[in-house]
Amino acid sequence: MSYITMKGVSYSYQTYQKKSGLKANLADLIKRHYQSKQVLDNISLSIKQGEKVGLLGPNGSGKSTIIKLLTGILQTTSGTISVANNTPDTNNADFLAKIGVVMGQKSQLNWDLPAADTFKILKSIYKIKEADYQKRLSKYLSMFQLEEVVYVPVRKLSLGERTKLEVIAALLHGPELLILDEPTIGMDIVSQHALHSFINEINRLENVTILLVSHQMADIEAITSHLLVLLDGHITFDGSVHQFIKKAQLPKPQITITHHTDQSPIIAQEHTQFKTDSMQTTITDYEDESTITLKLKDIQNFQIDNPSLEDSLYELFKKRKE
Ligand SMILES: Nc1ncnc2c1ncn2[C@@H]1O[C@H](COP(=O)(O)OP(=O)(O)OP(=O)(O)O)[C@@H](O)[C@H]1O
Repeated sequence: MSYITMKGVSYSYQTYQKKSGLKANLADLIKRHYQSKQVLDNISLSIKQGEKVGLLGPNGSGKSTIIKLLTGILQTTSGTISVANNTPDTNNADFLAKIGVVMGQKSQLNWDLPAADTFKILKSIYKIKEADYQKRLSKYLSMFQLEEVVYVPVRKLSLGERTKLEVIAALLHGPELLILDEPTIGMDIVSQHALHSFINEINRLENVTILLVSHQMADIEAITSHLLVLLDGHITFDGSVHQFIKKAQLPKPQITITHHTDQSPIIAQEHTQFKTDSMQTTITDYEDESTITLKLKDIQNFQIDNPSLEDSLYELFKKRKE
């Protein structure tokens, strides 16, 4: 059964066109000119409970707008949205209790207070039971190894520590859905890995549905299994990462063999083309039924370069700009 459903959703922003010059400013006071900009056009999608979904798209494609619609900050121009059997609404406390949001660019932790103090405020806002609060807090702090830094004012912490505490803040009330918008911006690779494992673990242990928006392919590849690609206000792809790479029809994986001598280690081949240059042989073309027989003793290294998610996205976004 679907946990998040968007049916025929469109969204347009209304922007006020301010002209320059005194005369135009005075005219604006009498009659304002608005322009409508359609950002989402007839979007339909479905996400199951417990899924880990990545939302990808170039800058300005409408990812944050989708998140604002799913959390009830914005209302659709047309179409319907259901999240956990609710129409998203920021005035509905029961709905808000079901979601947790982490915005990489915005903080819900008070800069001057230790995170422990903000957590107590959140406990009271969300009316979290003492036992649940203590259980979740100690579990999450220990998973991230943040037991000590939680008592240090947030402004003194590293970006990685702050982001991890932001994720804990979003999970303290036990949401069913965790939305992460660019969570790893500026984080080093060790902190990124810690965040990936934490999110995967929370999903595995508590079946929290994950919706991740990120330009970092490492985040998408480490966390998500279901990919949505947004382009020019439309969902242009809805499926697995593997299917997306396959659909992009990139060149075949390149196979390179490095050998100990100038002599190629290929002793037999069928339906294959290759070239040998000094101590390296590259398979330049092959079919599904191609075979090669290699003299293993002569091989120093055998490398297969598969097309990556990043390559596939680059091809898609590049075509759009052309
Ligand atoms: N409040 C607003 N008023 C008018 N236009 C807006 C408003 N907010 C966003 N837009 C426009 O809507 C489009 C989509 O913006 P949105 O922030 O959803 O994109 P995004 O995919 O999240 O981009 P990014 O990857 O850069 O964060 C952009 O062209 C943006 O200029």
